[in-house]
Amino acid sequence: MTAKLLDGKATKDAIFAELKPRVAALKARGIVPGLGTVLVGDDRGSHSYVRMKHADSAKVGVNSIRRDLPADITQAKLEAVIDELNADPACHGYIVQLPLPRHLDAGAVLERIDPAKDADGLAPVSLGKLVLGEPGPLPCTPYGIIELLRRHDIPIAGANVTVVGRGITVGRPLGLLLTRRSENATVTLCHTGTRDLAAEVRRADIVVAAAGVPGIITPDMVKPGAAVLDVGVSHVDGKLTGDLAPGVEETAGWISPNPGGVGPMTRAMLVTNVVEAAERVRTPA
Ligand SMILES: Nc1nc(=O)c2c([nH]1)NC[C@@H]1CN(c3ccc(C(=O)N[C@@H](CCC(=O)O)C(=O)O)cc3)C=[N+]21
Repeated sequence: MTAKLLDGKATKDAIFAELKPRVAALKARGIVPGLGTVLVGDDRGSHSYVRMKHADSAKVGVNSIRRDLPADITQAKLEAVIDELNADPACHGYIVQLPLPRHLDAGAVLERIDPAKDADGLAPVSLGKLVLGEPGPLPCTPYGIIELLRRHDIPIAGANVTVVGRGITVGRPLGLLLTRRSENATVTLCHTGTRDLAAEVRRADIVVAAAGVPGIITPDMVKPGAAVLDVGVSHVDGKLTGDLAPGVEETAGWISPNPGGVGPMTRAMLVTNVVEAAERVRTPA
């Protein structure tokens, strides 16, 4: 078997095409959705991600608000920028690009984001709403994974899903999303303490590999026909490397490649969160 492609790039383009008329409708009401980014320091990867996010915004007609800050900025000055974006009516949602330099308290920064403007869905209030099942912005990568499956008609309800990795941006919130009544998956969340990873992966109809360990998912672990999504990001000899070992595409029924899979979907859901935040703005009748 050769796996069919879960094409994140094409799916992102489809989502953008759906967002465009919604942005136009907002503009007719005098609202231009604005996406803010806060970037600290000069990490090359972070710069490139932020650049892609602003290019996406431009494509959909969303305004960009960009705050690039020096690597040695103080916590107080960074928090002043957060307060400024919280107060700026042109900014409907924003993200603080992670990771932050080590001298900064990322937790305190995330807690300071106005929950109504949390485009990442990673602030404590948003994660709390996810646990409670209350409406709120959804974490972009897990949200993107679900949209990617849904738009390829891969059944989620009743499926056995094995998630490898319990990180705050992917594994942990993905487990919460998939076990909502609206998704109804049975989730196994694996991590470094998992005794028999191969056995857990082998039972899965859907495997989400988000460990950040190159090649951790090998072909023998995958149930024939399963959907396997590669979310791992590692750099081996300067090259972006995912969590799938070569050959998985021979066993799997569906593969989301990396790059070209969940990465573009993460960006599509970020813009979606901002458009949705702008749609919640009340205008006088
Ligand atoms: N507050 C915050 N929110 C984030 O969402 C966030 C973050 N911090 N820090 C870093 C990670 C990483 N991340 C990616 C998003 C898109 C691609 C993406 O679109 N990649 C393309 C191109 C990859 C390439 O060629 O470099 C692809 O997969 O095809 C990758 C990585 C968001 N992150």
